[in-house]
Amino acid sequence: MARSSSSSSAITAGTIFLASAIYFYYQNKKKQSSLPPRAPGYLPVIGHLLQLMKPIPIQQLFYNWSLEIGPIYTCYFGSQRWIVLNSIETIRDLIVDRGGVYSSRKLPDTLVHDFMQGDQGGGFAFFPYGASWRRLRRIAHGGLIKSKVDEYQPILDDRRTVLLSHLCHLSKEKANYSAQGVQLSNLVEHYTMTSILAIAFGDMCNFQPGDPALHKAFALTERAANTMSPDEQMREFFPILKTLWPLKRAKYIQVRNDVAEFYGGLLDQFRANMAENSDNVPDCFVKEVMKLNELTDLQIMNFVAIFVGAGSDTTNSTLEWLLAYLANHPEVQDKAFEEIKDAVGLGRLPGSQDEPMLPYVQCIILEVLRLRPPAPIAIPHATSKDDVYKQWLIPKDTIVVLNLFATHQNAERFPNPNAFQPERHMEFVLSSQERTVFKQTIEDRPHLSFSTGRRVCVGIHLAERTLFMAASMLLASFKFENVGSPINVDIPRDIRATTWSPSAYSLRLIPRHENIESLL
Ligand code: HEM
Repeated sequence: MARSSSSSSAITAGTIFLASAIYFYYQNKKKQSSLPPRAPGYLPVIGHLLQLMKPIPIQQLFYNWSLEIGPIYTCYFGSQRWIVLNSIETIRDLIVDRGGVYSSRKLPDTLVHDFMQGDQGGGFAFFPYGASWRRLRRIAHGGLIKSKVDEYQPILDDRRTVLLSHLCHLSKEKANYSAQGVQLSNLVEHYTMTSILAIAFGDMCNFQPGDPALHKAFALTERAANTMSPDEQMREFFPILKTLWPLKRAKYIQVRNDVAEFYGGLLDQFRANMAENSDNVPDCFVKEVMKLNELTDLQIMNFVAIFVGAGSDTTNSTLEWLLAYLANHPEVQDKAFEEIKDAVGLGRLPGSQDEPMLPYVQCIILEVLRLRPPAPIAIPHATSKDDVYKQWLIPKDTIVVLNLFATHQNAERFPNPNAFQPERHMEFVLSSQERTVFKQTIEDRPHLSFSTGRRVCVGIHLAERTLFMAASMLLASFKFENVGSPINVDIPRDIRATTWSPSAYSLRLIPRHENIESLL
């Protein structure tokens, strides 16, 4: 009896699934005539889902399609329709010039409501375009503008010194002088994670590697990212699944409670430090937003959780790619070292004030961001109303994806686009220094890795400073040598990840001179 009732519910479920699949198929077919062209490899019902199984990163797949059918096209994942933009022109026309229409979001409920608690929660990175997003974004922007990052500079100086000290120890390990070499990824990850936590809460977050609090921060960030796991995506692609297999919301609520416990604990400690002697608490983001008195504790905690989520993996992967490209290009390292030696000398590390005197170091960072944009398809945008672009109708609530990676592959703008050639940005760097007003068109920029338009990365100044501080110290202090054949920079560690990093690699760290430890 039990068996027959379960088989009849399976038949009912199957029928509903099929009926809804057929419905979406005909809906899509009807609309397709007015939408941008359809990407190759479409199948009824599942759309382009099978294409995602190909063993290449999604940004490469999207770029390959753009070579076949042009810079803007439509693809389908189940019932979800995505319009993908692959060129500077389409991104400028829609994301910049029509920002009022193309700056919304349409992300899974699990992320927006269960995990981030919607409007109350402060997770503005996931908010649709509108008043709530604007208010919170303004507050975040106010605490992360360039002049604020200048105020937080002592925190970054300290974090960098700690990284250098760890590298000095590592360089003395036996493995560093053997065929085995050493891996730097943990130390780089420690630098980026503690930099963001310390920018948020000040020096009370100067956790040492191995500190359980740090492990917790990493684990929570990973669990938070999993609120958008492939299972979750499937529910978005086939909404009928939400009815057939209702979600175990408890899982998401548990992540949110654990985030609240961890960041709430830090916030309590921060308040206690402020009450004891606020002058002893260094300038940092939370101190800044508390002065405004506009955010609830929940919003402050979620701001920090978002900064860690959006800022740690991205900065980390940029530094991992940077080290890989440097190890493969000793001539680039030598040129940068000579620049630093001439402009700054070897008696101290380059500081942020030295940046204008180190254009080649700047070019190296720009070239890594161009070749390996850490978030290659950004965070998906969505339209907030119907729009007509050229001959196409782009309906309200369509997901619009910016393929930043593709814009960096344009051979007219970047001849030999896959080659690591930092000097290609020299003209841009030198001319930016001459400009008194920071005004660039989207076409002038050496890369779009921080995206553009109203949703442009709000942490851009902090990210650029964190990268410059690390890169200039690394180049001034060490030579990075391959342990055998060049590091493979073509195969990322995880092709399905939303931020991509190189596969694990080892190298050798050779101190540039005898006085490095005196810089600590
Ligand atoms: C190399 C480092 C970084 C890169 C390449 C990067 C890149 C990006 C990209 C591509 C987006 C999506 C923009 C869009 O939707 O069009 C984004 C959004 C965002 N980023 Fe970053 N990011 C970096 C570091 C940071 C840091 C350090 C923080 C904070 C401290 C941060 C905070 C955010 C936030 C909050 C958003 C959402 C903005 C919104 O929806 O209004 N990012 N970032």
